[in-house]
Amino acid sequence: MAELLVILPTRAAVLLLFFATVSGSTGPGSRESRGSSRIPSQFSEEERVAMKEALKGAIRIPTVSFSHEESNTTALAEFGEYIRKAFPTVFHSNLIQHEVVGKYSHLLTVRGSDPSLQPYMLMAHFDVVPASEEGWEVPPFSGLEQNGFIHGRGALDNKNSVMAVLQALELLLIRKYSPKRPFFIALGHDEEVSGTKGAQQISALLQTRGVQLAFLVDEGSFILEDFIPNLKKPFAMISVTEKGALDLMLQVNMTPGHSSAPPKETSIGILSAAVSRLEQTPMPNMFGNGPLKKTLKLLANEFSFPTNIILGNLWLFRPIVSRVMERNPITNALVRTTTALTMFNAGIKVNVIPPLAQATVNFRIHPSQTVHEVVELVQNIVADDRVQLHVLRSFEPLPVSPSDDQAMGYQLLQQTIQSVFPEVKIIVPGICIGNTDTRHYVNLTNGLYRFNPVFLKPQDFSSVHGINEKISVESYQNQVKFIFELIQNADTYSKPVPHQHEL
Ligand SMILES: CCCCCCCC/C=C\CCCCCCCC(=O)N[C@@H](CC(C)C)C(=O)O
Ligand SMILES: [Zn+2]
Ligand SMILES: [Zn+2]
Repeated sequence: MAELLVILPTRAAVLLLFFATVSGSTGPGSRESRGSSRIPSQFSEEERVAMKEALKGAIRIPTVSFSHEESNTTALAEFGEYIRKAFPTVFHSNLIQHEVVGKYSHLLTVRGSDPSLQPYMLMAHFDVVPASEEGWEVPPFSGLEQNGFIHGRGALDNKNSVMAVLQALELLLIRKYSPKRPFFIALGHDEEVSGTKGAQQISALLQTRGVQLAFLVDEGSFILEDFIPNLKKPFAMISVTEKGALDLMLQVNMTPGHSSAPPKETSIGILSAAVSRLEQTPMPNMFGNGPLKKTLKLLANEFSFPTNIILGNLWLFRPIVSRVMERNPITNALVRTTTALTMFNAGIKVNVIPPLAQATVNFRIHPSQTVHEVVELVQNIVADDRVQLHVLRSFEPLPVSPSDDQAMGYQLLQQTIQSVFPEVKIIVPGICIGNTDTRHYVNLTNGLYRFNPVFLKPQDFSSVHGINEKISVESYQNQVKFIFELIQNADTYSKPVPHQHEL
């Protein structure tokens, strides 16, 4: 920390100088560069091959986060070397300042030719969850291509995004594109274990520099297919909020003794009953609050009779819809705070009355509840003073980012989806049921959007953190195309004139 404070003023000065020296530079930003004229997103066969080979190489580096304390630091460092070699134009451009933050994360500051425009940020992470070879069709760190798919841990979560962002920028710079609007690229190395060393440090650094972002884009949602029965068409869901989280440890202490003369209840029995009550008593259904109403209203027109009428008239059919949503684990997660019993430890020997029993419960908090409210609900459900509650970690749900026609980030994503994926006719705001690094950036912008331009089916969702994670070569190339277009769209964006309301 002390080191950070000492170097910050120097870095801030370098950055100011960097933003102030737009004219007179050489290379891609020089006078002979193409400026901000539109460059078509067409790539040669050679470039397409290079793109997919670069992603395969990234997957082969086992950048595993095992826990807060343990990660493969050799691989994290190797990944840093790898991206420098894979994208030489990016890392040698004098339009771009590259900094390593928190030892392994990367922050790229891309100068815009018009520094008066507010910058935005593209985010992704390159650490991955562990993967043993069991159950995989190909080894998880092989990056093998089979039947048009690139296989491996990180193919969807989230090396695809890291590589696509850098790849798109590399291709733009090779074509002498000079961005007009400044932007940042933040690549985290510890998202899978909370992002405190990567994203949180990058955010702190940007805050000391007084940066305010127009918006940011991170992982957390997709173009969804087959997630809703009777809705055959794919729809793009841009998550505008994210659930909060609470890890609660429940603990019961008892005096140990000989198992031949057991007490009426043991710590294990008391704790089991408590966690069972929690599992059997779901948190209240919060359907009707938050952005889900708008999501369903926009989806309503895509259904046939009578679903279209039901979803279009939630004022009347709310109880039915909320009950239907409870039936499936994913839609259930959208309507309430979820309760997952994830760890249970107790007992030391078969003939000893257990002194201590501990269970950990992972709650994902609905955007219209708070950590405090959930802890109170838990106390009431457990209703046993012998069970102690310890908050291990918690954070509130994230604010809801705007999705109206004045919301630049949302509109740019929408516009880019429409041009790159013309077959996707439905675009809706949504809730991210998992957590992302975006929560570390709430002080920098109110435009936090989570969207990966990749088609996802329920079975693909299971492969994320599961087995046989893969991305099709075509999907990955479209992801590069999407970023290539998004960067250019950000340079030509102009806010629509607000509607005049009659008095
Ligand atoms: C009516 C609409 C249907 C909506 C269906 C929604 C389908 C869900 C699709 C995608 C959700 C992806 C969520 C991915 C983000 C999760 C990343 C992650 O695992 N983060 C960790 C972070 C933790 C701090 C370590 C987590 O546990 O959440
Ligand atoms: Zn992820
Ligand atoms: Zn993940």
